[in-house]
Amino acid sequence: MSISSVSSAPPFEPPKDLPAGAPISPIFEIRHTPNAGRAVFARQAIPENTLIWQSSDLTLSVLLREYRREVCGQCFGYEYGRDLDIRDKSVGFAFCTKMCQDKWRQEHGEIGIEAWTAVEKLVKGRGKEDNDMVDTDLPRPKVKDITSAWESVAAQAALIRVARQGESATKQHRKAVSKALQAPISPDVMSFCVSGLLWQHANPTEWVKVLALADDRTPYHSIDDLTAFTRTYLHLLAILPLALLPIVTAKSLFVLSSRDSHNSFGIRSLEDEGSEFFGYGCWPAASYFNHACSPNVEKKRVARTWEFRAAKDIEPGKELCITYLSGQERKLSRGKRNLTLKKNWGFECGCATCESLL
Ligand SMILES: C[S@@+](CC[C@H](N)C(=O)[O-])C[C@H]1O[C@@H](n2cnc3c(N)ncnc32)[C@H](O)[C@@H]1O
Repeated sequence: MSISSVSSAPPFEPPKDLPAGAPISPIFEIRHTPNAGRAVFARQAIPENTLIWQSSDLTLSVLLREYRREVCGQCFGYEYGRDLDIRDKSVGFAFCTKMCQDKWRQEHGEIGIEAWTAVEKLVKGRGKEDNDMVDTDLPRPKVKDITSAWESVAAQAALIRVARQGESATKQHRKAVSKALQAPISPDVMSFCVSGLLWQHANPTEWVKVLALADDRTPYHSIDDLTAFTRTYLHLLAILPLALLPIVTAKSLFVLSSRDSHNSFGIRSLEDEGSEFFGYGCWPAASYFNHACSPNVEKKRVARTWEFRAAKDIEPGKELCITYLSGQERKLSRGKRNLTLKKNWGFECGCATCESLL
C-alpha cells in the first residue's frame, strides 16, 4: 500500500525496472547503492513523523510453538502471556477473536487447513523431540555442504512421492515413508516450510516477489539446522495434502530459506521494547530498507502490517534506513554492533555512522 501524505510532490512516474514486490511511492524510490545492494531514497523532503510506507504483504510467518497459545495466529495480538480464549486445536493455533479465527480459516482455505491439521497431528503424536533453538556461534554449512545434504535425501524423497501417489507403490516405497516419519521433528522449521509452501500455493503469480529479494546462498545456521530442513522436507512429503506435493521440492524449500535469511522481520511483543520474540515473517516490500546505526526511519508493527515513519526531517536524495538491531543491541559499541550485524545479517555495516567512525 503506498502512502502519499506529503503534499507538493513532484510528478510521479513509477519506474519500469523495479524488482517484483518492491515498494512504489511518489515520495521515495528504489536505487542501487555501490556496496549495500538496493536501497530506498527520498525523492523529496520528508517531514518528521510522515507515514512513509505500510507493508501488509505478509508471505510466510512463523509463530514459535511455545507462543502458540498466547499469540493470535491471525493478528499476532498478545495479552501479556494470557492464554487466548479461542483454541483451534486441530490446526494448532489460538485466536483472540472469532473474527480472527474465521479470517485465518478463510485465508488458508481447505488445503491450508488440511495441511496444518496434518502437521499438528504429526507433531502432537510425537511430542517435541528436536531443539529448534538456533546456536548462531556454530560454523555455517557452505554451499557444497548444502548441495550434498539436499542430494542425500533425493532418493528417499522420490520413493515417498511414489508411495503417496498410490498405485505403483511397493514395500520399499512404504518403508521410505515410515523411515521419514520416525526421524526427529523440528516443529518450528516445519511451520516455516508449511507457511511458505502454502503461501506459494495460494499465490503462484506472487512467488516472483520472494525470488526478487536479496538472497543468502548459505542460509543455514549450522549443520543441525540444515539437517532439520532436509528431514522436514521428507516429513512434509509424507504428510501434506497431495495437491501440494508438486511444490514440496528441495528447490522451493531452499528458496524460502535463502530469501528469508536476510529479509525477515521479528514478530515481537509491542510493549517492553519488544522483549518477547514470538517468531518472524517475511514482508517483501518492507525488505528494501537498508540498515543504519542512526536510522532516519522508524518501523512499527500494527497487527500484521509494518508501518514506516520518518524519525526526523529527511532531505531529498537521502537514503531511508531503519535499524535491524534490537533495543539492547543498538547500545553496543561500533565493533560489537558490527559483529552482531555480520553474524545475524551477513554484512559489514557501511552506514554513514559506521563510516564516519573509521
Ligand atoms: C533486508 S535486505 C535490504 C535490501 C537489500 N539491500 C537488497 O538489495 O534487497 C538486507 C541486506 O541489505 C544489505 N544491507 C543492508 N544494510 C546494510 C548496511 N548498512 N551496510 C551494508 N549492507 C547493508 C545487506 O546485504 C543485507 O543482508
